[in-house]
Amino acid sequence: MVKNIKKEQQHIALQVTNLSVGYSSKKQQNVISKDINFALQKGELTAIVGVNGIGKSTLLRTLGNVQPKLSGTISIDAIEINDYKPGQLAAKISVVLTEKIASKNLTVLEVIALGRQPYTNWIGTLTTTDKDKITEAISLVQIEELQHKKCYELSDGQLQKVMIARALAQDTSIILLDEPTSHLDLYHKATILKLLKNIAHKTQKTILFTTHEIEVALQLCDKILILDKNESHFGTPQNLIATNKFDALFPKDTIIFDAKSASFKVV
Ligand SMILES: Nc1ncnc2c1ncn2[C@@H]1O[C@H](COP(=O)(O)OP(=O)(O)OP(=O)(O)O)[C@@H](O)[C@H]1O
Repeated sequence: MVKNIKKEQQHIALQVTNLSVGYSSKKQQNVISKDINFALQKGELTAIVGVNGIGKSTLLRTLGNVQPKLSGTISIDAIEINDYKPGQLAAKISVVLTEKIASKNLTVLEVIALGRQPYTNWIGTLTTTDKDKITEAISLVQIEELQHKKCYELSDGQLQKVMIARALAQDTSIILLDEPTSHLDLYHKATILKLLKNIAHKTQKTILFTTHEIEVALQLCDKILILDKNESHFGTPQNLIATNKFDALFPKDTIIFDAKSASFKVV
């Protein structure tokens, strides 16, 4: 038993303990979600789910060090994120946020090459290793035929893939994505999530993303974090279903969770 626990700890990529996230001004602190605890293993795909405005994006941005935490600890490979230098952190964790690409005038290849910025010199010269990582990322996401197109020529789904490829080119052990499947139809949602799962399992990267697609996440993710204001729940889909953790997600007079089919029904 002790041996197993030690083995699990060795494989922890990201650990979150008693974390509170939110916004603070000089006058007051606005806690959005507190007492968040979970540990992500290497090679796992995890979804953060929860109702609108509960703090999924706030949590993701906090984990990616885009905004400060209010309290608690976030550790990557057993080291507190505040103890990393910015360059070191960029080589450990990549963040794909919902904002659209700043310049759609760039080609797909140029956008993906930006993922190599933490490693290149100040004029951004790409080494053979950089070029290999870019080619590998393009091949993993299977967008070879898009690489010379301008980003404004792409559909939303194709753009989502490009952003995933950019994070892969950054070659970090942890990838955080904010709603990578928003605006996509069910087929493309499932395709992107299957792709993320394959990448996590094949490359041993730890991938964490926010989503409203709970039913798809239940089918494809290794773990799920159900975010709530005061008490969040983390575990395998099977465990969370068996312990009725989805029952209280939405008001029962409108939506109930059917454990048998692992799906939500409108009352
Ligand atoms: N920059 C900000 N300053 C202050 N409050 C903010 C800021 N950004 C978001 N919030 C607030 O934080 C809360 C959580 O927002 P967040 O976007 O993290 O939720 P979410 O779960 O991702 O929502 P959704 O599912 O609708 O995308 C909301 O009440 C929102 O108004």
